Amino acid sequence: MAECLIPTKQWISGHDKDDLLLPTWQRLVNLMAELCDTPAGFIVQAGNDKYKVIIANQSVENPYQAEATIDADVNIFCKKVVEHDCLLYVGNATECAIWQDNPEVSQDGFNTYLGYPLHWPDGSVFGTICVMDFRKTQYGDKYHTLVEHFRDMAERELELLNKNILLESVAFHDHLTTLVNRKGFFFAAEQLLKSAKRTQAAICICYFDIDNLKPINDNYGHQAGDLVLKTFAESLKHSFREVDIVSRFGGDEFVVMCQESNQTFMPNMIERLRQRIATQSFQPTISFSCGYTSIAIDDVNDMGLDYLIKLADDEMYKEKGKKKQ
Ligand SMILES: Nc1nc2c(ncn2[C@@H]2O[C@H](COP(=O)(O)OP(=O)(O)OP(=O)(O)O)[C@@H](O)[C@H]2O)c(=O)[nH]1
Repeated sequence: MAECLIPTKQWISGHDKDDLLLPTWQRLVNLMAELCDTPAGFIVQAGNDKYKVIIANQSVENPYQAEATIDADVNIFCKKVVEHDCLLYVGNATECAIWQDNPEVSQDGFNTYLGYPLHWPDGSVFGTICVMDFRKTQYGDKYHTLVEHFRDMAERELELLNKNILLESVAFHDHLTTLVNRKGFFFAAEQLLKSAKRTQAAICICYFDIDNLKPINDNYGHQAGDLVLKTFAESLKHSFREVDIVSRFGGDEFVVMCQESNQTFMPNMIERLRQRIATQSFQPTISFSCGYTSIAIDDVNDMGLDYLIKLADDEMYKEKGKKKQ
């Protein structure tokens, strides 16, 4: 079983990548209902205290639409499937005593239910995929196999989404420090610029370069150099806010981008970082050079992100140059 990178405690509709999944699921459910000749077909997600229709086939006869929810303590068919993690077929619900308090039967008039459990990539139960009919039925193997195949296809789509998230995470992150890498920085920067545009906040970019990493590697070994990089990355992450973009740009260079709340914001942050690093009893001692540039959000597009990073890099080199004099 694969590790599930999709948050399983949240509704899948509303995930920022749900557009990679829901349109395909919609086509699957439409086709499943059509092939089974039923007025209603669904993918339902089980939440902590509610069940939610994620996909409903597009038919005028179907009383439920996507996003409809029902409390988890109501005796609906899907609840049984989820609780037992096993298929359920009911061909004549009105004549079964256990379904008399099921509103799908007593209020909506459904008589038939065929549902299979649908699983997250880690094997835990996501919810169900099912068809429902107002008629009494006697489904044979053909119907069971059909819905089971659609379940397998729906699960494969979830696995694909999971792999997509994994690949993106690998492509956008630096393995050693777990910070976003250069690619991840530019991806996240786009989002940050959008939110800064709304608030009209100024943007600040700060370029950091660790001093003397080469002699540290040469004298203490590459592992010590790695530890310096990891320790610096941790300190950097903890000095800035969660919403700021803290990236390892490459080698011993790090770039931070944030919305600046006031003129003293960045000098204060850098000072805080220096203090944090100074208090660490770490050998070899870590020191760094840095430079930053601040700019009004409306000027960012004119100047371009690359140019702003270069300005911050130039400032960093000035500081490094002074240390070497
Ligand atoms: N241990 C370790 N070293 C790395 C890594 N990435 C880059 N380096 C080393 O970092 C060093 C960077 O060298 P320079 O850019 O010359 O910088 P420096 O020695 O820090 O010197 P100044 O920047 O001038 O202070 C090189 O020796 C790289 O091999 C890494 O992932 N781990």
